[in-house]
Formats: sequence, structure tokens, C-alpha cells
Amino acid sequence: MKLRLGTRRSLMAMTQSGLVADALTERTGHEVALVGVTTQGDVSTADVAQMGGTGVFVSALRQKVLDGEVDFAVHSLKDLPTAPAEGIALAAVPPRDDPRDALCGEAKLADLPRGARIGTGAPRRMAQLRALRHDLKVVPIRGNADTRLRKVTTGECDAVVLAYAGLTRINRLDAVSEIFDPAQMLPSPGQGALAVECRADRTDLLEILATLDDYASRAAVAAERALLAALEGGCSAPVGAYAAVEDRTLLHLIGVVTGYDGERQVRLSESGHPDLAERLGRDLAARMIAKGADQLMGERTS
Ligand SMILES: NCc1[nH]cc(CCC(=O)O)c1CC(=O)O
Repeated sequence: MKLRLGTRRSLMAMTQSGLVADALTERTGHEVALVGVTTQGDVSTADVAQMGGTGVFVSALRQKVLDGEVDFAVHSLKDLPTAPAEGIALAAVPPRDDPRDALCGEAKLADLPRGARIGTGAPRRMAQLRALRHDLKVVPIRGNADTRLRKVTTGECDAVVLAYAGLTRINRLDAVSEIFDPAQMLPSPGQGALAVECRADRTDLLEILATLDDYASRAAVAAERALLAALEGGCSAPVGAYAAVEDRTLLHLIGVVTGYDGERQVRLSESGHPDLAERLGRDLAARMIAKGADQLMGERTS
């Protein structure tokens, strides 16, 4: 059976979807055809938060899945709203790529001049950059990775922050001047991971797509996103989270909420069995809220 894979048309999306297609063909023998879908997030120049959050990169693809125009879709998992989607199943989370954030510019953060202009569209990155260096001028930017990298070459920014995983997929690691340690900058929940979705009633497809699933990756992102959901954070929330799984038996989760000025942070961690990933995320969120994390959530984000 030839399967139709719905994907955004960006270079990063087409590349990551192509890798998923190749893995599926290798494991199951099914041929896969990529079907490019333009989403609201791809055509609008408005700020993502103004458009209603990262669902703008996802909704059109999900509609094609529900309408049967494509058999399944591949998304960057961090772009999925935390709320479940009616009729859609998360059929697989393939092995996660490096979730860290990367600085792309002429020098490492510590070597950039005082008042250096750093481009990012993510409040999570803005707030953590300010926590690292209060003198930085954070410049709101958006668009795909190439558009953002061009801000440095044109001199509009001294550096920009992008996900290492995205840069890897578009073969632009040459632009990286520093990879942030999670202790400096905690990634977006689900960053570096992919989401393979299909109709929840397609049991035939669920079985085929399950061959792509990676237990540790699925557990890690489940914990991170349960934390985000419990903090009631949308895509533009200044929430960072990172979970790692040891020997399929122990999941370590770290969460951070940073005030937009970088002055205040609530950063806590929790460990437990990966089977209890979502509960770990919720429990950590409750502890962070008890330390005042929710007070930092509603602040101006740029
Ligand atoms: N909508 C932006 C977006 N969605 C996923 C990634 C990175 C790749 C990933 O997390 O899989 C990016 C770009 C970025 O944050 O640099």
C-alpha cells in the first residue's frame, strides 16, 4: 500500500518527513509519498502568538489527515498544542534528535559585545537570554531557519537562537557558534522530537506507524508536555523543560519558568519511572506553581 505523508513545505519539514518516510519504508516495505501542505503559520507574517499559537503550523495538516486526503502527518512535536486533538492519534515519536538550542553568530554568547542584538521569536529563549546577560538587546524575529540566519549575515542581529535539531536537518550546523547547555537554556518542551499522527480510527495505520516509535523519546516528551499543560502554558509561554530516560527505567525531568526580564526563575526537577511520565510532569508543575511559577507565566513576553 502506498502511503501519503502530509508535511509542511519548509526545507526543515520536508527533510524530517523524508527521513520518517525512508525509515517507514525500510521497516515495513510500504512506499511513502510526501504531500506538501501550506499552513497558516507558513503564509502569515504575524507573530505566532498573535495567530493563536503554534497550532497554526499544525491545524491544516491535521485537517488533511481527518479528511483522508493524507494517511498520516509528520510535525515537529514542539509545535503541537498540548490539548489532545479530536480524532487524531499520536501514532509514533521516533528517536529524538538533540533537543538543545544553538547560538548562530560570530562568537559565543560570552564573547559578544555589550548590548549585542540577539534575534529570537520565542519568549522562552528571550527570558533565558536575559537571565544569562541582562545587557543583551533581544530582537523579535520570525520566519523559517534560513530567514532567521540571514538576520545575522545582513547585520540586523549579532546572533540568533535556533534549535540544533532544525539546523542539523537543513544542513546548517556551519552557522552554529555555541550549543547551549540545558543548565544555561532549557529547551522548549518536545524540542528535537517529531510527532507522527494519523486518524485515531485507522487501526491498520496505527500498527504500521508504531514501528517508528521510540519508548524513551515518547516518555521524555510526554513528561515535558504534561508539565507545560499543567502550567497552562501555550507555545509562547516562557517555559523550558527537558527529560532524559536512563535504561528505560528512570526518567529525569527538569522544568523552568523565567520572568520575561530574566530576573526571576523557578527551576525544579523530578525523577521517576518513564511509564509515569505524565504524572511526573504534572507533579513537577504543581511544585513549581507552589514556588510561584504561575506568577511568571502571565508576564509580557517581548
Ligand atoms: N516552529 C519553529 C520550530 N519548530 C520546531 C523547530 C526545531 C526543530 C524541532 O524542534 O524538531 C523549530 C525551529 C526552531 O525552534 O529553531
